[in-house]
Amino acid sequence: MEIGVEQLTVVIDGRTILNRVSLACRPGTVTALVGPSGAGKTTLLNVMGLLLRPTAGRVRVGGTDATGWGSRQRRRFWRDHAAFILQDYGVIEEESVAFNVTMRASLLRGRVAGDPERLRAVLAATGLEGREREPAVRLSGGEKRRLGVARALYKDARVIFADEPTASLDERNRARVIELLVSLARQGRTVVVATHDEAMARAADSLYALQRA
Ligand SMILES: Nc1ncnc2c1ncn2[C@@H]1O[C@H](COP(=O)(O)OP(=O)(O)OP(=O)(O)O)[C@@H](O)[C@H]1O
Repeated sequence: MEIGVEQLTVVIDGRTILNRVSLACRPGTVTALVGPSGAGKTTLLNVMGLLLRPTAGRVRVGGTDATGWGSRQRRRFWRDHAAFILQDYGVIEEESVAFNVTMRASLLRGRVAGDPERLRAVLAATGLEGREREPAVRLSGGEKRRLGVARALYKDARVIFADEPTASLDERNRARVIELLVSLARQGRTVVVATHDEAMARAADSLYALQRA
């Protein structure tokens, strides 16, 4: 599923954060959004994930103009097609690792649900094996980040939006997360990453450099 923006402008409180940005993120590739702190990487990622409405310009999802989508259409996109790895982790701290990974199924049932085999596989892939029952609050920052990656892997989404997915990780886990994101792209998914990490940027198929406005 291709995610594209055309002539995208975002103005917040009278300040232009993004000015006529156009880019297309294609299935089967990793696109890295790079640039200095405050350049608007997170803002662009949020607009592409339909979390934030642009001031002007268009957002395209799979060739359809999604700029004017209402909450029903956006919710359907988030539910069925998108996975987010967020900078503030986006975990429910009082719930277990297993609950957080299988979030959707577990929220629906009010207890840990989903496919245990798949859960084990994604925890192994993210170095969280054996941690299923631990409350997320007990994880370190880097472990929470990997939990976010595990959740995105578990969801099997067509589009993955990742905001600084390798921040606060040690070398080994950083390499592991980069490899996982690249392999998700190789499976035909669209991966969009906002990053300061040079190794992450080098692993991407295309780079989009933002400047501070
Ligand atoms: N909701 C908001 N209200 C006011 N200003 C905002 C808001 N969201 C973003 N900004 C401003 O927009 C600019 C870009 O922020 P953004 O987080 O997108 O940058 P970034 O490139 O991701 O930065 P970093 O690398 O530090 O995460 C910043 O100057 C920020 O202060």
